[in-house]
Amino acid sequence: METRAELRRRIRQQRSKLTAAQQTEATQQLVDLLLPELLKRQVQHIALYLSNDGELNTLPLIQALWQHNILVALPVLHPFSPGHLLFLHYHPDSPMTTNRYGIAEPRLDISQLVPLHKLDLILTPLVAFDKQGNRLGMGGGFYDRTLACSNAPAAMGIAHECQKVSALPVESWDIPLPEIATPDALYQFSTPNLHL
Ligand SMILES: Nc1nc2c(c(=O)[nH]1)N(C=O)[C@@H](CNc1ccc(C(=O)N[C@@H](CCC(=O)O)C(=O)O)cc1)CN2
Ligand SMILES: Nc1ncnc2c1ncn2[C@@H]1O[C@H](COP(=O)(O)OP(=O)(O)OP(=O)(O)O)[C@@H](O)[C@H]1O
Repeated sequence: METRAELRRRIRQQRSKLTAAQQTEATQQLVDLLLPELLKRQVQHIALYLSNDGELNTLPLIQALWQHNILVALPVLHPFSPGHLLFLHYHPDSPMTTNRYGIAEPRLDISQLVPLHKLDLILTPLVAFDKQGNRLGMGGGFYDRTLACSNAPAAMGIAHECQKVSALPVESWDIPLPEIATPDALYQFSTPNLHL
């Protein structure tokens, strides 16, 4: 069985081989699939992320959400609580900075903070997922810590089809995702996310 580190390396490498044309098509398909679903659910406040490292491009989805007056929040690395995220309101004029992983994030401004309980849904990045909704991320534990909070909203992963594997090694702190959207499908898993 591959270790988590080996799986991360293999899937990230596979994802990085997608061509620009494949990335563009996947991005458009994701918007076509996910936007109507989010509108149907009447989400008003949603956490997304800015793509990095070959992740499916989320910008067109963000722009479509803005057009529907849906509030978008982005993760910001917590300034003094390692491993934790804050979510800040993101709008077209948000002052941005680059975090220590080279990912753009809104400049810390507490007036822009969106507390977890105000979010209707958190769309999460991931490196790999399996047929039960288990999620393997970049290894910082950021989203596991966020989703472990008692007031965390529902979560949905976003991934390319090439990030799907049959089974992931799972650790005690891993929080499975009830849903994962790819350009091809909205997977729904029966695994209850009970926060026990
Ligand atoms: N687009 C995006 N934003 C995100 C995440 C993500 O997975 N994707 N995160 C999800 O949690 C958080 C950032 N977590 C990350 C954890 C590790 C690395 C990373 O690149 N690690 C490098 C080496 C790190 C370094 O240079 O210090 C590596 O593994 O190669 C990146 C992001 C918050 N924002
Ligand atoms: N709820 C939690 N409380 C405390 N530590 C946690 C929690 N969740 C994860 N961790 C710690 O975070 C570290 C990284 O976890 P893991 O490898 O599962 O991250 P990941 O899901 O791949 O990353 P990310 O969520 O940032 O994409 C582990 O060492 C784990 O002990």
